Amino acid sequence: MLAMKTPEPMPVEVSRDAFRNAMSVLAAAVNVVTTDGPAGRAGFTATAVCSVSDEPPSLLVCLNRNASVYDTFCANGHLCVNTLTSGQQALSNLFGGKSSMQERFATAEWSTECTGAPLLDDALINFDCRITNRVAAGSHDILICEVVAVRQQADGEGLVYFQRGYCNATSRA
Ligand SMILES: NC(=O)C1=CN([C@@H]2O[C@H](COP(=O)(O)OP(=O)(O)OC[C@H]3O[C@@H](n4cnc5c(N)ncnc54)[C@H](O)[C@@H]3O)[C@@H](O)[C@H]2O)C=CC1
Ligand SMILES: Cc1cc2nc3c(=O)[nH]c(=O)nc-3n(C[C@H](O)[C@H](O)[C@H](O)COP(=O)(O)O)c2cc1C
Repeated sequence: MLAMKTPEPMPVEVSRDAFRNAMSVLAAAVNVVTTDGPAGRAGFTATAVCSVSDEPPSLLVCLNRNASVYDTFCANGHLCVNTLTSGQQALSNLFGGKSSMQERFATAEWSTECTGAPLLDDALINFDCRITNRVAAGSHDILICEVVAVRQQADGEGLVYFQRGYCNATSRA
């Protein structure tokens, strides 16, 4: 009779650094996510954005609960995902840094559509959204967002974050 071999124990923990190093090679589009309303205007840079469903059209944004903008997004209840072009690295650094909201918004042109969230002029695309659900997951909240308007303006190269730096996404020839 064959003896059953005891399986090797599975590794139980991946360190924060190991996880971040691994995540650094998942290339991602760069977005500036904005809101405005009774709680005020706010925005931050986000790569943790992805499509959820097309009926209803919806996407998700992962927002750190310790971010300075967290309360403002929750209170306003709507947001715009502004996907950046290759020429907008400086804006990504500004909205991903520690500057005031006034400084973040001062260097670009904005308009509004349905929700009142600021749409970045010259973005690759703008998704104007209502936040329909919030799910806590570790340090972040997953914001489930129904897309109520889409505005496509620029026909340029996309901005991609990869290995802790920026590269350009060009259209196929
Ligand atoms: N999802 C997030 O909250 C992200 C936060 N960041 C923040 O931007 C700064 C610079 O980031 P990097 O230059 O890429 O170097 P890094 O070593 O801090 O991050 C490498 C990768 O790990 C992931 N990551 C980083 N922080 C995370 C977090 N708190 N929760 C979940 N995933 C996270 C992202 O995919 C990131 O590209 C850091 O302060 C980082 O926390 C950057 C990317 C995503
Ligand atoms: C390239 C890049 C991507 C980021 N992606 C996210 C993200 O998906 N979710 C998030 O909560 N923070 C993300 N951040 C961090 C926020 O942009 C950052 O916490 C915020 O703008 C500055 O923090 P503060 O407003 O709390 O001072 C990212 C930062 C960078 C530079």
